[in-house]
Amino acid sequence: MKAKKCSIVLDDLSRSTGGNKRCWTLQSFRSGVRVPRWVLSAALGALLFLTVYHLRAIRERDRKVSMSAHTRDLSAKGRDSVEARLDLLKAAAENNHQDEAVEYPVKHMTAPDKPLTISHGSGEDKDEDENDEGDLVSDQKATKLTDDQIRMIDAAIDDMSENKKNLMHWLFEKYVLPGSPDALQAWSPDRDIKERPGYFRPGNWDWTMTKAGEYDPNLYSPPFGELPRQRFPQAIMIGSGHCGTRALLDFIQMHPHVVVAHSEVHFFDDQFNRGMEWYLGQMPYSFSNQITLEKSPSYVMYPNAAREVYAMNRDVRLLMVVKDPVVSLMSSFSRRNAGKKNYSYSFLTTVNGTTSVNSDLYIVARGMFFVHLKHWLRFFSKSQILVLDGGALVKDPITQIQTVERFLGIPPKLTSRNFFFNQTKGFYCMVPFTMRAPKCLGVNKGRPHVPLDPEVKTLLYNFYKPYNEQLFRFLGKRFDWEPKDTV
Ligand SMILES: Nc1ncnc2c1ncn2[C@@H]1O[C@H](COP(=O)(O)OS(=O)(=O)O)[C@@H](OP(=O)(O)O)[C@H]1O
Repeated sequence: MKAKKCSIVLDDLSRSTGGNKRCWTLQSFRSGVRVPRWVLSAALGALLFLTVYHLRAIRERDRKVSMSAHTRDLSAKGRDSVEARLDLLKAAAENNHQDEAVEYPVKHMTAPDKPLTISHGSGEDKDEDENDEGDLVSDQKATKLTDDQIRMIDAAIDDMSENKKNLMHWLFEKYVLPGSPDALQAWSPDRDIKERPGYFRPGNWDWTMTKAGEYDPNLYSPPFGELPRQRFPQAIMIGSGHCGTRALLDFIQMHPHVVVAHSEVHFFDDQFNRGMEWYLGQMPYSFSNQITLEKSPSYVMYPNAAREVYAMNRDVRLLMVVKDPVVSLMSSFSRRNAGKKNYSYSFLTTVNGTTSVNSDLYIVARGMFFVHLKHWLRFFSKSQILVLDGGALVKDPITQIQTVERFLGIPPKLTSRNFFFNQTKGFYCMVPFTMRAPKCLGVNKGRPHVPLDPEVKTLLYNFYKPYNEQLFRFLGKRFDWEPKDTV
């Protein structure tokens, strides 16, 4: 027997059965219009979706209302209301760790004169390229809040707009409360240092939030209502070691639109088997109007790295600092032989009585810049790669950094005001927008080089000349890499 076609008869009151099928019917109209069952299912589905959506919207509205009630409560009770403050902190913290963008106070915030107990470390850097540990907050010492601190926080809070208050509360909880002896006692030394209360590392969530809060709003404001998150780099400094990469990284990270990975990640040359998620985890937190930059100066020497970077982001911008290769080689050689009275030129090799430069050595091959760059040009266009002369970076950092700003497509912000020449160090140092003290590169950068015998110098310059010429032809310009008296 042929089964009855299943449909809805709008003027039939009964639930009818036909063959082995069961069909629902509705009584609404007299017309007897037939509505297929899938239409009814779709309508029910849409109704369900709208209901859930509406309920979520109500919940979200309530959450925001309760946040502002907390803020009002705080203002009403004034500075003595520790309880109200803690409530707000908790609410802010809970809301903060959600992925969604919350109505968060980032639009008009500026730093109070004294930003709580947050410290970024001061004076000269450690050699960040070799030491990967982050700076710690407050000297790592647990201190109970003093009356002065409380007064300072309250004064800062009183002095702020509603939006800024939320941020300060959050900072208070993040940096001041965790520094209390109780919180520190609860932390066990077996745990990852990064989980330690008060741990504060450039580039992490807290750092990015704090730094954003310290800029003058005319200089930088994160997009309203946005929270920072980790992103794959849009720019990578792929080379070259001992050419001034740290200087370039530190200089450009003064720019509020740039956030940099704290240490060299070496993902594409060394850590690739850890996977992309791990790589993402190494990236600093950023807002969407910032560029994430990573520097691992040996990438350039790994052809596979070019392919993998391309697979990650074919629009990535690549920065490469090069330098007179003899000077760069001597930088590396001098660091290895620092303090030694006797050293041999290990980058030379003698075969059958003839001495030549050993191009099999990493420190020698590194200076054959165009040999490495060629691999990257298989994947990236010339316009995606900015090659800078590290010598020019030493002499005139401002011009070089402004070139980088244009290359990265970020607004011009860095000026001569951000640099000063330090006579003692013999190099330019930085005056970041957000720091209270100027900052020079670490003691490992800019050290005197060991002397070089004239014949060896000639050998080296002759060796590198053809590679240099290749690079100059490609760039369409020359760098001042003629033999120098001191290298
Ligand atoms: N402003 C400023 N201050 C200090 N040092 C500066 C600066 N600008 C460039 N340089 C030069 O940077 C050289 C070190 O290069 P890198 O940072 O690429 O080296 S590393 O491979 O990351 O270790 C380093 O080489 P050495 O002089 O041999 O130490 C410096 O010449």
